Amino acid sequence: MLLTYSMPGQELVCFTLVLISQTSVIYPIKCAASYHTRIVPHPPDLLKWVKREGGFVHQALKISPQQQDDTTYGLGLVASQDIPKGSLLISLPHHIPLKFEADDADSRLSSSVVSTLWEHLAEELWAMKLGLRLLQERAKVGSFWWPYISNLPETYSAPIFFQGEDIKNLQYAPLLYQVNKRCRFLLDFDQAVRRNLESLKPNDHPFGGQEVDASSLGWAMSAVSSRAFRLYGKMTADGTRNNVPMLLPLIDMCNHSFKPNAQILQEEDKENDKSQIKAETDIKQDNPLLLNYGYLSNDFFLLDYGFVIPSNPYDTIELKYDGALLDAASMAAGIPQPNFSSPAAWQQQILSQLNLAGEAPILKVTLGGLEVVEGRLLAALRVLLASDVETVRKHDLNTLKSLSAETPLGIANEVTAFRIIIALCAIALEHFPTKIMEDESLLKQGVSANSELAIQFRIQKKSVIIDVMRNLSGRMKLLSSKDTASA
Ligand SMILES: C[S@@+](CC[C@H](N)C(=O)[O-])C[C@H]1O[C@@H](n2cnc3c(N)ncnc32)[C@H](O)[C@@H]1O
Repeated sequence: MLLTYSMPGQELVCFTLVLISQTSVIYPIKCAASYHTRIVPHPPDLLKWVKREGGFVHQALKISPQQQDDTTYGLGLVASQDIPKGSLLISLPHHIPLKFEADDADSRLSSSVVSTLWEHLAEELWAMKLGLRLLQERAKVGSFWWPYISNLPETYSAPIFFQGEDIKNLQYAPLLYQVNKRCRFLLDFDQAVRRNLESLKPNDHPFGGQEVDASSLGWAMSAVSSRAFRLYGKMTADGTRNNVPMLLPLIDMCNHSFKPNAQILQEEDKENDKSQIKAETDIKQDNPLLLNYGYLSNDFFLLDYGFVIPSNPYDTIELKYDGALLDAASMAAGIPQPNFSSPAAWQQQILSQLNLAGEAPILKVTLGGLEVVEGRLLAALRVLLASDVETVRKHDLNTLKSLSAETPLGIANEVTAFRIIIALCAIALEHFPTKIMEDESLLKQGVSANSELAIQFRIQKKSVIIDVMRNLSGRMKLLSSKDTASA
C-alpha cells in the first residue's frame, strides 16, 4: 500500500506500509532516498537563519556532506579553516530550540486534542511527544521553524522503516523485539490520533487538515530520536530544573564520535538560556565537528539514530540467565555433572541477592562492552561452581561480581567459570543463521543500504561474542600459566 503524506506548499514524502504476517504487524517503510535528501530540494540557508535570529555561528563553519570509510553520515558541520580549542562555535538564543514544556506559552498546542494525546504518552515516549510538536510545526503554514524543518532529512534509516526481509536480516532477537514494539506503538498511536481527529472542524485541526499516519509519526519520532538533546528546561516552582528534550537547529548537524572535538554547553541564565557548542580540541581545516551522542550500544545507535558503529567498545549482547542453558553450556565445555538448574539453598539465596532468582528476577544479562561479562552472571557462576559456602561468604557481592578481582574463589573455580561463559558464547554464535564470512561476502556482492546496515549490525554482534571469547581465553591462559608456576 502506498501512502502519501503531504504538507501545504511543501514537497510530498512517500511511505509504504507492508503487511508482514497474519498477526497484523505492519512496518512502515521509507522510499529509497539518500540520507542527504532534505524534505524540500533547496531549503533556506540554516546558518543565515540562525544568525538572523540573533544566534552566533563561527565564521569558519559550513554544512557539507560527510562520508568516512564508505559510510555516509548525511550532512555535517565542517571547519573551513583551523579553529583553536575553546572557541565558541555556535550559540542559539532561547527562542530557537524547538521543545515542548507543559507550561510553555510558545509550545502550547493550538488544539487540546494534541495535548490530550501528548498526556497519554508515557514519559519514555518523549521522542513521540516532541515528534507531535515537530509534526504540528511542519504542517503549519509560515511556521517560525520552517527554515529548520525544511533542512531535516526526508527519510531515516532506523529499522522501523526496514522492509520485512531486512528486519529479519538483523538476526538478533532483542533488537527485533524492540523494532516490533516501536512499530506496534506507531500503529496503535496512529489509530488514537485518527480517533481524536476525526470529529474536528477544519479550523480546529492541529495538523492543518493533513492526514497523520504511522509513517508520518515514524518520521517525526525518528527525527527527534536521532537529533534531540536533553538540556535544562525552565526553572520549576521549587527552584529545580527538569531535563527537557529539545531540537537544537544547526547544533544538531554535528555527527557523532566517541572522540568528539566539540562539546555542548548550556549557558544558564534565568531569563535567557543559550544552547552552545564549543571546540573541545583544536579543529583542523576541513575536519568535521563531532559531538559524543553517548556511550551507547549499537542497539541504541541503530534504533534511535539509524547507524552502526564498527568495533563499538560499548556494544554488548543480551542473554537470558537460565539454569538449563548453563547446564547445556557446561556439558558443551566438557564439565561433568553440571547442576545449575538446582542450586543449594545458600547458592539460591545469593542468586536472589543478584536478582537472578526470587520474586521479580531480572534475567537479562549482558556480555561485551567495557565490563566484558556482566558482574551478576560472573558472580552467579563463581558461586554455583563453589562447593564451600564458607569461602564464598568471605567475599562481598561486589568482589564476586568483579572480573578484575582475580580468582576470589580459586583458580580452578575461575577457569571453569570462564570455560562455561566461552561455551555460552559458542551457543549464542550458533543461534545466528549465518557466519561472519558469509555476511562479509554478501556485503561484497552489493546489497541495498538498509540490508547493508542490518548485515553490519549482525556482524558487530557476532564480533562482540568473539571478542568476549578471546578475552576470556587470554585470561584462562594466564591463570593456567600462574597455576603451573605455583605448582
Ligand atoms: C544529529 S543528526 C546529524 C546530522 C545529520 N548527519 C544530517 O544529515 O542531518 C544524526 C544523524 O547523523 C548521522 N550520523 C551521525 N553520526 C554518525 C556516525 N558516526 N556514523 C554514521 N552516521 C552518523 C545519522 O544518520 C544520525 O541519525
